[in-house]
Amino acid sequence: MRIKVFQFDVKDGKVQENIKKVKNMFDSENLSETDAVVLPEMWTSGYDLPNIEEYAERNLESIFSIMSELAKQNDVYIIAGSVPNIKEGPGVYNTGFVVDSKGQLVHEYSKMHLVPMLNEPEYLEAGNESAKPFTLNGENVGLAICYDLRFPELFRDLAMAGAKVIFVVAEWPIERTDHWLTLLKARAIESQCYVVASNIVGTQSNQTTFAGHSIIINPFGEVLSEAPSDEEAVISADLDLEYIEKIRKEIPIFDSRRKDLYKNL
Ligand SMILES: O=C(O)CCC(=O)C(=O)O
Repeated sequence: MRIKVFQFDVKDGKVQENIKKVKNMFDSENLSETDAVVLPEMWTSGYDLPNIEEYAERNLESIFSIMSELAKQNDVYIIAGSVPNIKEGPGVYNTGFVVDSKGQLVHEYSKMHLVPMLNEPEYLEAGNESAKPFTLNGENVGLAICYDLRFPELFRDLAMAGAKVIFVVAEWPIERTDHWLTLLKARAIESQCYVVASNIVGTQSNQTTFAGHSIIINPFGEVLSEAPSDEEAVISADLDLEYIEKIRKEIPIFDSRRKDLYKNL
């Protein structure tokens, strides 16, 4: 499975500019051998939360059509990061979605853990549905959004449901770069699956600078590809999904678990 991860500077409040940037990135990349392209979190609007309703999609409508066209034109899946999205009823969700290479919506997930450090609970609604795997060219994979990375339960849940690759889409701040890299590696090692993460770069109006370091990590915790902290970049890797079984045989943590003794989970 060949994956490309887009890392770029998201301009908060500049939806059209951000969409244009992503279209240009698709135009400049040769995607003929690529299975999926990964975009970051809240990449249309950035973190202009006080005005987030203004930028929000209505059931993903317009951004879905744009992603659908790009997916068909390039014959790739798009893990389309996340965008602000109004569903039924009031409130804006941080909704991730995935479009297959025929342009169909194959997965939707609204961030279940809202991040207090960026005031998300004040402005956004938390998703209330479990993160379920979806299929990418016949393989089970999963999606998590930024602060979700701090919750190993979610990753274990996806891995136990069969996810072989977990995509993490993020706007992770630079001051916690160390947590970003450490937790991504830990999630790959403990879930024994590939972790593919897209983050952004640049500084937004709330004075938050973002960490970059988009990264692709294998089930042994080795880095296959990593972007710099302060530059736009496209990284890629070929994921050998059979390697997962090899690692799970060598270090059989799923067989060694003692569910009977974990009383507080
Ligand atoms: O957990 C963190 O340190 C950052 C989380 C975050 O930036 C987000 O969820 O958007």
